[in-house]
Amino acid sequence: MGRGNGGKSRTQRKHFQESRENVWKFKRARSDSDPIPFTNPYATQNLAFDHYYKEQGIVSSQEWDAFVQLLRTPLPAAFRINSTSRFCADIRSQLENDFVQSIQAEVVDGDDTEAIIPLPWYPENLAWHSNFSRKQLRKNQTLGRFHEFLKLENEIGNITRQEAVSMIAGWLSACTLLYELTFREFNLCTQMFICYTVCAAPGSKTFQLLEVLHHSTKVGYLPDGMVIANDLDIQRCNLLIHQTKRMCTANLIVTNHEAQHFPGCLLNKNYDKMELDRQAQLLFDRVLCDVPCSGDGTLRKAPDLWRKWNTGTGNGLHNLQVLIAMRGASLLKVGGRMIYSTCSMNPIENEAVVAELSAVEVVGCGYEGKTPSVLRRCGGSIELVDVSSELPQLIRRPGLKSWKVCDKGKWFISCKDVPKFRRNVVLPSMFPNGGIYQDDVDSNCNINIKGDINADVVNGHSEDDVQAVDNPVMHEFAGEVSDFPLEQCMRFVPHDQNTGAFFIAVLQKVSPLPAIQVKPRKEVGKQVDAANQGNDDAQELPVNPLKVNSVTCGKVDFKEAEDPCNVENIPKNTPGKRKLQFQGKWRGIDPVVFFNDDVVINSIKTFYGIDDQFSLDGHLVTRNSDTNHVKRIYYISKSVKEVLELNFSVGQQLKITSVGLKIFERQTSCEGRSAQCAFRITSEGLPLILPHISKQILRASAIDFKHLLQYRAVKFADFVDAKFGESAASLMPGCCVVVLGEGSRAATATLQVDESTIAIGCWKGRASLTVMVGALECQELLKRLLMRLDTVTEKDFCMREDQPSDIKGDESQESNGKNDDVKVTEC
Ligand SMILES: C[S@+](CC[C@H](N)C(=O)[O-])C[C@H]1O[C@@H](n2cnc3c(N)ncnc32)[C@H](O)[C@@H]1O
Repeated sequence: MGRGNGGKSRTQRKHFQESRENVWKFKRARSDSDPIPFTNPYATQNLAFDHYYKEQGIVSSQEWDAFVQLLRTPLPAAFRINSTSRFCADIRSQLENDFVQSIQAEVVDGDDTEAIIPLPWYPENLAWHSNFSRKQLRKNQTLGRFHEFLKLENEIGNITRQEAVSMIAGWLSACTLLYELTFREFNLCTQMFICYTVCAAPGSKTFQLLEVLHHSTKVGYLPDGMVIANDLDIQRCNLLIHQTKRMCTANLIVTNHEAQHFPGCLLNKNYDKMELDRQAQLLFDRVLCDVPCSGDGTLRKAPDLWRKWNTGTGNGLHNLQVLIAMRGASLLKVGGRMIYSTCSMNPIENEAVVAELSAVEVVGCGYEGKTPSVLRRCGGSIELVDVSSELPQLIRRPGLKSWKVCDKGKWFISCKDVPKFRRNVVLPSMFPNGGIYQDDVDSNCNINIKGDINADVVNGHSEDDVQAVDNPVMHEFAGEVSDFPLEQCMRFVPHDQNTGAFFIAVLQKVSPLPAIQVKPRKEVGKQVDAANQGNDDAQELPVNPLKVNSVTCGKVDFKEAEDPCNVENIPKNTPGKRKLQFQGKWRGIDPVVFFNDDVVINSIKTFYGIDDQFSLDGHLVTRNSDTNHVKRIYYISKSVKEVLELNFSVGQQLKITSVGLKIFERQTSCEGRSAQCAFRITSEGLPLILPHISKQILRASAIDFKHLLQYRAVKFADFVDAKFGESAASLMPGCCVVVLGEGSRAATATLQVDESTIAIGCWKGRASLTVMVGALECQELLKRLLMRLDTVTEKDFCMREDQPSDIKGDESQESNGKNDDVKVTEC
């Protein structure tokens, strides 16, 4: 869904770049003498819009007023609780038992409207909808506490603000993608699914997918499946990385490709597959194709779209959408499922794309006596899945079977009506029954696919300079009717359940795609070799011009990066801040290198007492091959490891901007140098590794744990439980883990870790313990701890409420108050 900037046209790029934030803020004239009159820049009226959608019949004429009326009102705020958060249950209970009643009583006293409610179709009361817009939440004082709660929990990562319809797509995707159409609850996923989210940034649906993937996994273990999330825009990839970082997942690869040219990572047929006990091509079990779109389903959130709306935007995106969906279908395994979705209401971007993708059509082209059999793109290999009986509480409408195409104010009901000079723009695939233009069929009956994404409808013209010209065609003829079961697509309209608008189709690949020769008119991208852009089912493509690296991944001879980091190495707009990485395969992106330095790995293993169940072998990667300068080490799941190995074998076709979970980070202080192990465990990595370590662990009583969070650094002598202080003093200097437990009395018992375990990374210095968790996280932990431990007497907490006399922390250490990246300062 959403607005893309990959479609090349200026209009598309412009739309994409424009911010969607604060769009309900009206601008004032600059001064009294300002010649520009005060106008409402977001007039929620557009005649072309009204005319177009009335004609397309997306809602009945009786409903029209209610439909547009709601489109003109701001979208209510909605959010989701992150089900993998350790405080998930606490937050849900706070909402159910505190906010629901208090807000109802204070704000909507006497009114029947429910102020905040869980979305009935989302499982386990994890998704919520408020009847207030974000602006109301910000401005209304009574709602202040609730707004603060949302802000803090969102920042910490316990909740995600997300539009309800986007959640529908995410949840449907998660259900249909990960589970065998089990919609009612989170379920154990036993299979190893490889999912691909095609245009994934900012990542809310990818987050949902990962959430479901991780949901049933025991603490300290990883799910079998994995997700590859791709986006064309590198800055938006950053957003996605930031968003998904909160999942602490080792099962994600973020890539940066044009989705229509996503590499297939097909091994050269000369590659000795017998030696490989793994896949020879990157194919996916599930694909989420949430394509760039005109986004008019988000009008309630982005009212500036009213002013800009025109028919050309949707028409101009259609071909890109088909190409992206086709590439997704081609990378899908037979038996696999794909979701096609947009946040547009336009049938040209929705049903037309689905029909082009899936309908089998035998077209008698009728031109010059030739009647070639032309299959629409996938020749019946892709089928629509009927999910109409699923999620019954979710109100949806069937997809349209009939629509027309409007170009520059002229309506067409069939491609046969399109004049020659508009055929580069109005494509046959836009019509319900598709078709071909005679000049697209060469003498061998091959089809040349028309319609560059630079088509002139979006070439800088404002299409709806055209003000709904009354065109006789549209009244005289009904549109074509597709005989393909497009009613199985799902449309979500605002006035059904007070949301934005959305479109979703669930598709299944039932057989390999046919080897149709399609020749794009123009070469649209040069990122990946031609062999990798084709139909990956049709044949094993013989030539892979990218050099196949004969060495194993761990020994690839890369020149090293300057400053290795998954995220930070993405080129930024701050030249000079850090040197760009040019040595890897992908300019500006650091190479991914398997970390195999036995000396370092053994020192880590020994220092923390990591058990053999937690395999480090082949599961560690860095973005720097010079092991002396590696700063961060990332943990990858088995599934991610296999994809990386394949990627190495095919000469690194994947442009990877982020992979795995940051688990260890080099400590750069003088204290760090004196420590036996140069690497500390990161906050993100702690939940995964905690059940597998047996050394450098302390268990603190509630009061000492609370003091650590409060003061951030506590001298050994100042702990309430003297034995705990002694245990801390006896640890090896360096990183350690403090688990909220029963104090030193339980220190010798085996550590039992589950979802409710609360632990933090600390630094054991010469005289004190220092917390290595950001200030915000400490604050949240403290709050949750107090709420959870309300059985602990108040006296316990009051005992040493004052800061101990001389707490300063170790001389060489300080927290910068920022998340886990708290550094021990350099001497
Ligand atoms: C807003 S939507 C995606 C929303 C996303 N699925 C989510 O749930 O958060 C469109 C995204 O498509 C990306 N995009 C546009 N053209 C693309 C292309 N040709 N290939 C890959 N991504 C593209 C844009 O950068 C944008 O992030």
